[in-house]
Amino acid sequence: MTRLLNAENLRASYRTPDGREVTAVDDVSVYIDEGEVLGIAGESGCGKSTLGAILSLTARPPLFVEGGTLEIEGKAQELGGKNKIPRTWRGAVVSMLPQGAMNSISPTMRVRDLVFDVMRAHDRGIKRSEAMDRARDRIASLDLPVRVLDAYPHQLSGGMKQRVVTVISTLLNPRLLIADEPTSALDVSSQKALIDMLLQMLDQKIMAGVVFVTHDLPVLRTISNRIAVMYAGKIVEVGDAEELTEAPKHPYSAALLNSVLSPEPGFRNRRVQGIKGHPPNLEHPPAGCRFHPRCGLAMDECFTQEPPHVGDDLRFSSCFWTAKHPGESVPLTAVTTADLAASDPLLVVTQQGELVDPDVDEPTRDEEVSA
Ligand SMILES: Nc1ncnc2c1ncn2[C@@H]1O[C@H](COP(=O)(O)OP(=O)(O)OP(=O)(O)O)[C@@H](O)[C@H]1O
Repeated sequence: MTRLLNAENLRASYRTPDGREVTAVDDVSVYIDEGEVLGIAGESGCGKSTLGAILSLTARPPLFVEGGTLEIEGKAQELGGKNKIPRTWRGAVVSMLPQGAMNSISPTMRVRDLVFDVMRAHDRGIKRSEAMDRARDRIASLDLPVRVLDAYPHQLSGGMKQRVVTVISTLLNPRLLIADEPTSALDVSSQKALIDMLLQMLDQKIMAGVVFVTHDLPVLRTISNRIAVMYAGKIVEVGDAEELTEAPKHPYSAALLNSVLSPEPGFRNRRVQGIKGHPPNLEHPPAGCRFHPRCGLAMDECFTQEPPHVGDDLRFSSCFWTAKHPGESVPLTAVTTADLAASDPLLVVTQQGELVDPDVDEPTRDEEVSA
């Protein structure tokens, strides 16, 4: 496998107007091989988008990258401080597909104007006709209707808008595409169409790798080769997508899996339990393991000491429980029962994908009518 990106010791903080500092990515290292999709999972506020911004070199104040190294196809770049990123890296080497991109575009711009703007930002001399030819060929090669070029954003469905934005973000054939929650606002069939298109683009070598950011583990399991789970600004577990979702080694990954609502085979009929509490405020993260206040398996050392890194780059979990249980995956029931407050309902996903509480009898037709 050829290494496409190697990112080491990334650290970035937001500086608030009143001078506070929130470290949203804290000493994170990840790599991605050529042809690979790396999924980044975690709840809202865990630092996924911030990591995406660092990797795509799109961090802007109030976010400041404080340090780390990015190596893409053997070319290394120090981040933070006075280090200057080569202009050519943005868009051409790494490209960002940001959350809700198409919704922030002026409604008076047609898709073709957007295409021209993106291409011209990287090549001042490009002619409109050249840019259009390139876009037309690309759109056709991905089996999309070429007439989308003449459309205004509001004339496209949500799914088509997202596919078009993806095509535009990759017109410069970036080596790496960072896609931040690209499917979260889409219905299931549009999600599938976008995922199929991304895989087709990888196949056609339009880009060489994708970092796919989402809180949606079933989506990640479908598209990713490997998954990195983030919690409170750190990566807590990395592994092969299937292995990690079937046999998580970190209690947070297990808790995330337990909070998933999905009718997919691997997830069906699990007892669904939201994770109690919230990710911490990153201005003052908890001491020791950052997940310990919410963890059903926390031990004394988790309260005070940094968890050990157990495993290798390919498969690791940063956790005392993992260290004490080599080769074992986290028992999902242990995480759930420890997390349960007496009043929390236990829910089950039925074969039809509906969420039901098995302890509550379905109301009879008569009760429904009288209620
Ligand atoms: N402008 C900001 N100023 C201060 N703190 C911020 C700012 N933007 C984000 N943060 C903090 O940085 C942390 C990480 O945010 P980030 O958006 O990267 O998380 P995320 O996992 O991508 O969540 P989401 O899925 O909601 O985007 C959060 O704790 C958040 O409160």
